[in-house]
Order: sequence, then C-alpha cells, then structure tokens
Amino acid sequence: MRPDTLQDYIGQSRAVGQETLLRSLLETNEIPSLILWGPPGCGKTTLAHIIANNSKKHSIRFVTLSATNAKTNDVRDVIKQAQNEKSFFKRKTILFIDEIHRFNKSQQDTFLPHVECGTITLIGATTENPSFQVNAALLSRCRVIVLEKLPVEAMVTILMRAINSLGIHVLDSSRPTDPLSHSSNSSSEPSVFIEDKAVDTLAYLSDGDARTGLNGLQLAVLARLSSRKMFCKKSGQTYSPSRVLITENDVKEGLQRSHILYDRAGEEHYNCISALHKSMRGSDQNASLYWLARMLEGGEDPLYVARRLVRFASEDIGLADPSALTQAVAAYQGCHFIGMPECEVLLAQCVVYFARAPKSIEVYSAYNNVKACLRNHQGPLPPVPLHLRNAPTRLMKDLGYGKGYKYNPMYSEPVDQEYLPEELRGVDFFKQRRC
Ligand SMILES: Nc1ncnc2c1ncn2[C@@H]1O[C@H](COP(=O)(O)OP(=O)(O)OP(=O)(O)O)[C@@H](O)[C@H]1O
Repeated sequence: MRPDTLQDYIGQSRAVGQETLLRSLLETNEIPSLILWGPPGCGKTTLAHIIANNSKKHSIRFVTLSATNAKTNDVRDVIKQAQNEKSFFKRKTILFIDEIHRFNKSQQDTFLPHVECGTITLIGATTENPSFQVNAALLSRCRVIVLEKLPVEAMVTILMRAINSLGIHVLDSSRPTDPLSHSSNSSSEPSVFIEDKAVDTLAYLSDGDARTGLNGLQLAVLARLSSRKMFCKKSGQTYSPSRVLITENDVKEGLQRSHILYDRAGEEHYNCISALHKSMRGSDQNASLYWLARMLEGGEDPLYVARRLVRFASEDIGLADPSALTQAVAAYQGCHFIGMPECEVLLAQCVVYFARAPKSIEVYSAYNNVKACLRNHQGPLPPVPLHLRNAPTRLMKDLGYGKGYKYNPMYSEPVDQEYLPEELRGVDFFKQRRC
C-alpha cells in the first residue's frame, strides 16, 4: 500500500508539490538533511520510503532506525559503516530516524558532527514540534519540512486506491441495489462491496491520518468476512454468502478505537493527564470521566493513570478526606492485578470519587513552604536542638543531648516545648512562607 514514487504520494503539495524546492532537490537527487514534521499518519515515513527508493537507484545507501528501540550504539555502528563506505567506495549514506524526538539531547548529539561533515545525510521524522524536541545545533543543519493532516479528499483517494487494490467494489448509493441478492459467485472467495458513503465517512473520521483510515478499512473488512457465516432458520444450518457488504456502521466500528488521536509519549499524553487532573480538582465528575476514557481508549498505560491518582489524592484532597489515598493505592493495586480492559472501571470509580471528594491543599502548600524555606536558606542549616537529640552514649549525654526533653506520653496534653531549630521559632508553614 505504501507508494514508491512521488507521483503516488497524495496531497502535501505545500511540501512536495511541483514547484517546491524539495521536489527539485529530490528530482536531482540532492537530498539535504531533513526533519519531516507532521501529525501521525500524514506520510512522513512514506516520504522517507520514496526518498529511499530514489536513492537506491543512485547507489546511495539508505539506513533506517527507529528512535523507539535504537540504542546510541546502533547509531554509532551506522556512522562507522557510513564512514567506511564514504572513504572506500565514495558512497553516500542517508540515515532515516523515525520518531527522532524520542532520542534525548545527548543521543542526538551523537550524529551532529557527522551530519556537519557530510558522513551522513540525516532524515528525521517527528510528530512533535522540532524546535523543542530536536537539538538547536542539529536543527540548524537540517531543512524542516512541515507535512499537514491529510484533507478529506486526499484521504478518499488513498482509501480508493487501497479499495481497488483489494478488489473491493464500491456501491453507488444513488443507484440502490442489493448486492447480497445477486446470484452466485463461482469463486470460493466472496465478492466484497463497500458503500460509497462508508468510504466518505471513513475519510472524514480518520482526521487526516491515513494509517487510521487504512486500518479502519482493514478492520471493517476482516470483521465482516469473519462474521460471514450466517445461520439459516429454515435449514438450521450455517452458510457463507458469496457477497459481503461493508456499511457505514462497519467502518465506524472499525475506527472506533483507532481514530482516537492520542500519542502516548507525546504532548497529547501530558495534555490529557493535565485535563484529567484539573477536572477532578474542579470537581467536574463528567469531564473527569471523559479525560480518563480518552486516555485509556487511546492506549494509555492504566498504571500511569493510577500513579497520577495516588499523587492527586494527597496533593488536592489531602486531609479533607484521608481515605482518598487508600482509594488510589487500592486502584493502583487492582489495576496491577487485573490489567486492561477490566481495570478501567476501577480507575473510573476512583476518578469519580476524587471529583466528588472535598478538597484541601493545606498539607501540600505547607510542605511546599517548608521546601522553599530549606532551598532558600543561606549558609549552613541550623543544628537540631540538643533537647531533641537522642543520647545513646554517656559522652552525648554529657554534651547535653536530650537534656530537658519532655516525654509527651507522661503528660495529659501536648507539652509546651520547642521542636523547630532556634532560628525558626514562631514560623508557621501552614500560614506563611518564611525564608
Ligand atoms: N501522502 C500519502 N500518500 C499516500 N499514502 C499515504 C500518504 N500518507 C500516508 N499514506 C499511507 O498511510 C500509511 C501511514 O503513513 P506513514 O507511515 O507514512 O505515516 P507517518 O506520518 O510516518 O506516521 P507516524 O508519525 O504515525 O509514524 C502508509 O501505509 C501509507 O501508505
């Protein structure tokens, strides 16, 4: 399904249209180092694949690594090989790094000098803003190509191409016929039909992501084919019709999971957890459930959400309802035991509990005040008052350790005794910050 040439690459005319610099560079095979930036499924890897195809014709090596699983050593190996190829055979190497934003800054530094001296031409693909995710020095040596979400018309073209190559027939809704009523099909393979409005809906709901659209189509076809066996009431037997129709509902179902835009490692992950946290803090149970579901349906790790809930229990509910922390820890353990999808309801229960719970940031704020006080302290920290120190040896006792300490259980009330270092006397972290 992946196009091999620019002629088959749909849309993205701003980046690789007829009059663009990139197209002329590609045509003359003068590939500069590039960062391909665009949303998921818009064709970054496909464009790299087309460049690879083109380069191979010109005996340029094309090596692919994915930053999700490649180690720094893998990059070093590629560079070493590229150096050999360059010096012994005068062969150029293009290194394609998918999801380059997943490499940390020091990993990105590994290839900087080699890009600079031309040992490798780097092509990085990223869904994240390269200004934040790619080293400034590396970025300045690359041309950034911005790819856009594919428009609906481009999606229709991509889907139609897949539909044709799979031998699926498109049913024209303006001419209503029942494809299932047509007479027999001699082949053992069923004829597959798809409603034209199902194609349009798929193109529309894929939200500019060709992978989502193609996966949705594939899932709809597979689901229809596997449920092809029908039960005949008259004969009491099952039979397989020779024609199968994919409807708008089938593609919606196929898309249900895959169309949710959620990037587990990228910005969307932080946006959604922040929205969940804020919705619970604002006691909006409805929105809280929405953000939770959006993360879980998008494939978020339930334990990650559970850990954030443990934090929320103390940061935002605190002593207004101390059992919130127990709830969160129990939800975490429950998720650990049973995993997805069963654990989703545990998290939902906890999220609603938290949204409804009274809130208090008293402890959280006071603790922050203490931390600020310690961090801003000038000079050595004050010593622990002698009367609060243990005196396990005679010498310590002689030095005054533990002297005058009032053992509270001997008294009926909290005793009047100083527990803070002398220079902090009178400070109340619950009321003020003092540093
Ligand atoms: N512009 C396009 N023209 C034709 N097909 C495309 C185009 N964009 C994407 N596709 C198809 O969609 C599928 C996914 O595209 P691709 O892997 O290039 O996306 P991507 O931008 O690299 O996504 P991701 O960031 O999620 O890795 C490919 O199989 C390809 O066939």
